[in-house]
Amino acid sequence: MENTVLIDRNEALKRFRPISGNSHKGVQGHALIVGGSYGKMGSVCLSSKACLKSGAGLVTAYIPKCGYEIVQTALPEAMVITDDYTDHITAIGYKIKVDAVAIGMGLGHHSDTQHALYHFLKMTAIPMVIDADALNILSENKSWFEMLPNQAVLTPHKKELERLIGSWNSHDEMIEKVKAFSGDFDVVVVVKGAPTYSVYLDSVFENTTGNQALATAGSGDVLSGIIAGLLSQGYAALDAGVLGVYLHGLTANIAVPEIGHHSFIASDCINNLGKAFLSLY
Ligand SMILES: NC(=O)C1=CN([C@@H]2O[C@H](COP(=O)(O)OP(=O)(O)OC[C@H]3O[C@@H](n4cnc5c(N)ncnc54)[C@H](OP(=O)(O)O)[C@@H]3O)[C@@H](O)[C@H]2O)[C@@H](O)CC1
Ligand SMILES: Nc1ncnc2c1ncn2[C@@H]1O[C@H](COP(=O)(O)OP(=O)(O)O)[C@@H](O)[C@H]1O
Ligand SMILES: [Mg+2]
Repeated sequence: MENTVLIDRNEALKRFRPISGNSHKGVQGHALIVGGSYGKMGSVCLSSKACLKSGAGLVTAYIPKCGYEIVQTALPEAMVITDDYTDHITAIGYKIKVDAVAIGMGLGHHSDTQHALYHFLKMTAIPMVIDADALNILSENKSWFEMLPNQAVLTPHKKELERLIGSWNSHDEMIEKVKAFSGDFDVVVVVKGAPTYSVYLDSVFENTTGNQALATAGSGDVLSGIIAGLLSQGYAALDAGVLGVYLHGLTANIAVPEIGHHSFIASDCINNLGKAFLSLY
């Protein structure tokens, strides 16, 4: 499509910033990962770990009580704040200062959780990744789009996108609808698929990394954590989206010669993030 920028290594390099030698965790950014519900706590573990492995200095997971031991055990590097309720999130309150948020992974769509998302969006204007069930809740409450923070990064797969903007008849029509949505609400839309397109206003960026190994549970949860990690370090929303998608895809390109398409799982995506970052030096 005309005016689409292909995101290859050169384009990724234009956006990538190495970490300076005198950095410390306090300046690397604090990311909050909000998600999880009974049976879906793995999504928060994956997202939080990917966020830490993308350079965030601190990561706190905001989760329902049932996930406390799960997240603390799976990921000792992360801190945890629990909701008052056991199985799902009912209010999103915290006293810490955070630099970026990723919200929605495994969240579910209980009416209490919808209420919590409403108040969170109303009160929160920091860099934000909105994924999975947070997108689905927004789709059920389209008047809430107005509350989206400027330059929030939305990461829908095609079904989630259809719930947000309605259906399309061709690829070009989909892109035009996404551009219009981005302009209406000043958001970056990462349309996940093969390939993934990142859209902001009239600009479209087509990713060149990734393969079918990523067609596995939780790989999108990993992507939202990577983007939140970059946002927490001060990357601009579009750069975080474009670079995050590039690195996420690259993990699969790196891993597949050794592990193959069938056996790659979302944790392998995380395990290869280090090599993906190193390829940019
Ligand atoms: N370990 C954990 O804790 C995990 C927790 N997870 C959490 O689970 C929650 C539900 O997330 P979800 O994406 O599975 O549900 P949902 O939005 O209804 O989509 C399902 C339907 O949409 C379609 N579809 C899906 N992908 C598509 C694509 N790429 N391209 C096109 N279509 C696609 C497909 O529909 P079909 O094509 O069959 O019509 C499919 O049936 C969410 O909170 C997530 O974070 C998961 O991340 C897994 C690991
Ligand atoms: N065939 C494929 N080729 C390239 N990337 C893919 C392919 N299938 C899935 N992906 C990527 O994997 C991720 C899947 O995200 P998502 O559907 O949200 O998964 P989940 O909700 O299980 O975490 C997206 O980044 C998508 O682009
Ligand atoms: Mg998903």
